[in-house]
Amino acid sequence: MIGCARKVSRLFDPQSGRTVILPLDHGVGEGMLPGIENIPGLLAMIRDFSVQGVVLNKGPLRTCLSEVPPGLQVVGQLSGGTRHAVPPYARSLVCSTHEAVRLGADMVAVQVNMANDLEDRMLADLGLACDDAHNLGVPILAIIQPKGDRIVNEMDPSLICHCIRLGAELGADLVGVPYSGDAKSFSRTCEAVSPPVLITGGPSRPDFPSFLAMVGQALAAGASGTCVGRNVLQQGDPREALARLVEAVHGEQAAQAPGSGEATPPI
Ligand SMILES: O=C[C@H](O)COP(=O)(O)O
Repeated sequence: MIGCARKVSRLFDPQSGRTVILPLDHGVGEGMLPGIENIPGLLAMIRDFSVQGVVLNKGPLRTCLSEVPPGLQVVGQLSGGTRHAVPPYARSLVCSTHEAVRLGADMVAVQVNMANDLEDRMLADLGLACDDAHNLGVPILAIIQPKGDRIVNEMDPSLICHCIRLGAELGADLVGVPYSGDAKSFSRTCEAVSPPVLITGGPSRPDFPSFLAMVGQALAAGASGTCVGRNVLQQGDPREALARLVEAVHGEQAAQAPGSGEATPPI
């Protein structure tokens, strides 16, 4: 598994030791989501920033790979589900690890919504995808959140800690979860598991400064970076928002570093 660890390390900026991953995979779930319609345009925009990875579905993987800045890691999204599904938290495997790798992905991602009536299938999908990814020597990012009819508080710290632990227990190389806001339980869990923990964003919030403050608190509590899309790309000025997110994650000098996407030395 040392090969996977080396590939995971390419996702982290050598100076800050953190990562900014930009998901561009919303078209399956949301259709023509404002701010995320033009994937080639967004891939061109991120050349100017210290972004370490992008998440793409298999269609854009096939058609847009040549436009991904050199040095960026490409994460193939294996899960899909639309907001019109019944129930809307359903996710299925819609791409195999083999196909994502064949199309050029450096690693893969699976989404799991836990604590609901479809949990058994989504867990089975995650377990299978972890096995397939590791059989092919590629890392896997598990994006896990509590979501379902019986969930009272999706940010319940014990549920978020459970999501982190769940991803680690099933063998994910990276785990993405929402930040619970409870630094003590979050940091204890980050310390207890082997995979780096990334913060996911969710639907765009109106108050970007408070979103950035949340990211800062999560990083201070042990998060290793972000996997945030809508909260950046749906801001009035996405370039400015991305610059500020990069600054929050990597520090001021990296906020706007032309060509920095190409500077990450491959291992
Ligand atoms: O694959 C990851 C998700 O699409 C995250 O994106 P988001 O930050 O817009 O929730």
